[in-house]
Amino acid sequence: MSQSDGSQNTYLWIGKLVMISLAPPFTKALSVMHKIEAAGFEAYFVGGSVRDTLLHQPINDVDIATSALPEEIKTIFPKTVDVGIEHGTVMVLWKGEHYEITTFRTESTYQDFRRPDEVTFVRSLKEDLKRRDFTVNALAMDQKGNIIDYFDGQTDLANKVIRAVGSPHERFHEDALRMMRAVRFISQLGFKMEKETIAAIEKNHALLEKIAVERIQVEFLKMLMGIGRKNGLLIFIETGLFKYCPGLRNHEKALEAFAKNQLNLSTSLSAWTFLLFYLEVKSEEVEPFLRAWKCSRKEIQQVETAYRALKVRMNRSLDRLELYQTGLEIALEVEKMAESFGIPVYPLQVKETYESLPIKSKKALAITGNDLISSLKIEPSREIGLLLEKAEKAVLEGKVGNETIQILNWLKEER
Ligand SMILES: Nc1ccn([C@@H]2O[C@H](COP(=O)(O)OP(=O)(O)OP(=O)(O)O)[C@@H](O)[C@H]2O)c(=O)n1
Ligand SMILES: [Mg+2]
Repeated sequence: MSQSDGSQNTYLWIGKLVMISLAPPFTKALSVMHKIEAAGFEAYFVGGSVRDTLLHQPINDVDIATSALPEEIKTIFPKTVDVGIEHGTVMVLWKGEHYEITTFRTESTYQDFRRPDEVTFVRSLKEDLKRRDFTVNALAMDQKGNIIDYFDGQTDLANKVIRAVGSPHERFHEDALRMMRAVRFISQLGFKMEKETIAAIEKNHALLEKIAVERIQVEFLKMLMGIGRKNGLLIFIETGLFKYCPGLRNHEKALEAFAKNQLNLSTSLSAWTFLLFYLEVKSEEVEPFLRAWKCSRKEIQQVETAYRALKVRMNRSLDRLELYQTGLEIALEVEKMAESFGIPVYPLQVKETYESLPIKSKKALAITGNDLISSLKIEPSREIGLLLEKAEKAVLEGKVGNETIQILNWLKEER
């Protein structure tokens, strides 16, 4: 009997038959699956959605793997987009939803540890699952909810173990990012890592250098924000992966301290801010540090603001001007961060104080540079900016009301 002919017997042959009820993201995708099967091909749910369903965790998107070639998928569905056709992925637009459908494939040779030189499409599900990263990610589910498990992924799920499929060394050589994914899953799922998988990371950690920082960042943040952060970070340190991440190489001790403290890291903003705090990054080094991690300008600004505020908040509450400069959203986030250090926090008071501020942004100030030029007869110069700042501060401190005439008179007296 073939292992890939999609018949019920295939599953019985493996000896694993588990029935579960399908969640809405799956049931919605069923008609896509039916259509592929009606055309004579196999189709399965694969990857994270199957893993998370078995863990009773919510799922977002479903990935579908099929024995049909990309060109065949395109003849089955009227609307498709070639999102990654060279890797076998076609996006199908169907009944108002979109689905990524990937042809079963093996990846034969890898020269650069990042992506296959050559993708070989195969007709066998088992061949496809064999080249996936971890046993818990190498599960497939058919449209009836039967689980297909060739690599004992369900046992590892039950024992909470991350284990590479087959040879970890080979899996990490195929894609070195998988080493980061391993520590990310440890943290995200609260799992342990199997010994040989750890040993292979220790041996191959330097391959991470070949991977784009953007991709590493995604896994790194998920690791920092997971429920098993301590364990994930400790393995990230012990295996030496940290040395190949921007700005972390000489900070083993600080990272350990960061791992061991119970912190409330629910957002990427708090993750970055705590990291900077533990590494004791100097204010002027924050920007280059985050730039090396490929954070966006906006993110960098927000983290700089939060970091500045947290350093103040460790000693005292923010004053009105600092609260204004920080903004309510970040100030409340900083309260949560401070709470992680056992500092008494007052989020309601922060909210009330913020709401009582006469202005919330520069735009709300009742004078502009042009007012200064026309009323105070000042030439356009640096002085304008300085006067506006002075006025802004005075309004916030209640020294003057936020009214054009009042501010102008006050500035005239002050000059
Ligand atoms: N470097 C990688 C990335 C992905 N995969 C396989 O592709 C699936 C889907 O990948 P992805 O969506 O990146 O990860 P998920 O496991 O689905 O995790 P998440 O819930 O974060 O999406 C994985 O489960 C795994 O089978 C892999 O083998 N190697
Ligand atoms: Mg996924």
